[in-house]
Amino acid sequence: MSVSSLRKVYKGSGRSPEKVALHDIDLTVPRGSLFALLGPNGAGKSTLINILAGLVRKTSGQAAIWGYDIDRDTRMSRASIGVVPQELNIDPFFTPHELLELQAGLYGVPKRERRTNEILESLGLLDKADAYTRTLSGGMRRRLMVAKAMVHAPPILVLDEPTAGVDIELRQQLWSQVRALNAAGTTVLLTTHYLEEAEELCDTIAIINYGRVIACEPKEQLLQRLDNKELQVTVEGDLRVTPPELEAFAPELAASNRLVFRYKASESPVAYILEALSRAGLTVADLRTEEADLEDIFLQLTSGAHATDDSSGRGDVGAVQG
Ligand SMILES: Nc1ncnc2c1ncn2[C@@H]1O[C@H](COP(=O)(O)OP(=O)(O)OP(=O)(O)O)[C@@H](O)[C@H]1O
Repeated sequence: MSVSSLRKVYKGSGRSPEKVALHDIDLTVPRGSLFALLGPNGAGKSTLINILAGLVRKTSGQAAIWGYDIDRDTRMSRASIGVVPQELNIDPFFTPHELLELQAGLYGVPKRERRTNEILESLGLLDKADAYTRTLSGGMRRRLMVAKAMVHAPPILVLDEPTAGVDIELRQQLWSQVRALNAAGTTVLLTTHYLEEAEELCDTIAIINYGRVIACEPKEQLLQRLDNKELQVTVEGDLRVTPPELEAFAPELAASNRLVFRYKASESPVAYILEALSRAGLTVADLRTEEADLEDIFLQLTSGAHATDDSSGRGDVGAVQG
């Protein structure tokens, strides 16, 4: 799936000014990936996926799904994508089986090609196939939404904030279903404002902020961008000043028995630090290292963007949770 120079301007009305939700963005979601579109509220994530889903009209630029241009090959591009919206809008008086059959009908899937039971099974819902939807738990309803998006066997599944407001246990459950769908060959694009979700679940991460893509790369590569590491050393006894043997490493004396060394991971100085500690006659009681995580990267990439680019007052970077 790819977009290029994709722009969306929402027209102003009354006293609200027009809003540029996407500033000519370029983005490619590789086939087979489990891709996170990460960004704070108001960043433009829903706008982007609603354009792909055919629910919002782009202002300019191109978008292609599974290689099909959304303007020229509308039918094929729609057939190639399944979208799971944020809201749980399921008719409570149908059973899961009936709902999937109805949805398949809407997509024109011939009866003999329908895979209703197979889909219900893959999402752990087969034993609820004939239960009224109103009797299903919140987690089951979420999975039913995913099942609905799969009836026309789209190669790409898009999930808009799949775990917003979902409890931790349910989140884990949903993650493993999404992983399984991806392992079975479905390309998955999900939007999230949970850093943890992108870090745990996805192999590729794009960060979007104020309608601009500010990073897009494999997760490991993104995490390596910040080369910073930290070594915290707790020593036996009390220190009043940094011993001269350690000065070259410029540690912070964080407590009377704790030194914090900050260094570039690529420089691997730990052996030298330990040697210097021993030369200084210090006995190490405890050691801990910390690496930069996605939150550090996110903050580094988004810092400064706030004042210059937002006219809506939304999109608070602080809304991102680690
Ligand atoms: N129909 C609309 N009319 C005017 N402005 C809109 C409309 N929909 C969205 N916007 C604005 O466009 C910007 C991007 O919104 P969008 O919903 O795409 O962000 P998001 O990243 O999906 O955020 P959220 O997580 O809150 O859904 C926001 O500033 C939003 O206020």
